[in-house]
Amino acid sequence: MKIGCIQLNVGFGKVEENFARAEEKIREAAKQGAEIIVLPEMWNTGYALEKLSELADVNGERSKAFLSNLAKELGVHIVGGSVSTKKGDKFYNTMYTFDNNGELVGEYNKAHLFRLMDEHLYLEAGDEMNRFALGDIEAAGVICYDIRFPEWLRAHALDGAKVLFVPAQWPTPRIDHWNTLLQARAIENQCFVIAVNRISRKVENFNGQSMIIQPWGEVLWVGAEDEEVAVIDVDFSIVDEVRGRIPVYDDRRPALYSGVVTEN
Ligand SMILES: NC(=O)CCC(=O)C(=O)O
Repeated sequence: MKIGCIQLNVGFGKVEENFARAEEKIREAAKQGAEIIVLPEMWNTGYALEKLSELADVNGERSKAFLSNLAKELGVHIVGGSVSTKKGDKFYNTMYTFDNNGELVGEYNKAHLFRLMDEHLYLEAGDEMNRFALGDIEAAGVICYDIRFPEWLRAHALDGAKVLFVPAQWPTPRIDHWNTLLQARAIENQCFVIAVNRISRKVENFNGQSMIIQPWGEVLWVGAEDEEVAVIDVDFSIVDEVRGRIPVYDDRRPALYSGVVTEN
């Protein structure tokens, strides 16, 4: 299966520019043969949180129509990164996923809000999981900071996900955490992790390094430190073989773990 990862250079608050750029890159990935295309986090507005009342996509209508139409026209699955949305009087960081018929298969509001980037001051957290299938591929999607919560990704893996998609805006100063956490999530859940970070060349400090990690922990691909459309071949069938090699799911002892979890 060919995965198209789009390391987009997201313009701060530049919605029109971002839509045009995303469309150009999605078309480019499809032209290169991508069957699943993945975008980064908050690609419509960037982190222009103070301007959300002006810029956020009301009920995600524009983003949904955009992603659905392209998925259908190009015959590709699109894991639509995430976009800032307004639902009722609240704002969210929302991930939409469309299959290659243009059908919405996943809608997810980021569950863990990242205080260092002020998300908690502007956004509402979601509390639903994000499990979906793309054809016969059992998958799930979480967003950026969510990867610091292993129990959240484990919940999706226990629910059957074999591929975890992670759109992100992960800044350069913590890129070592990004590398390590993504690899850990792949190894512990024995699943593919496909993580797409944004890029920026100006004030904001994002250097890409998107990653595809295999269920045994091998890094299959790392993105360049520049805007990039990369199409990478992956073999999802190895998940079952890896899970058979070390039967972590059979060896889990959930009865032990519930006793050690403490509330703060
Ligand atoms: N956009 C995000 O959620 C950033 C998360 C991050 O940078 C981290 O260190 O965690």
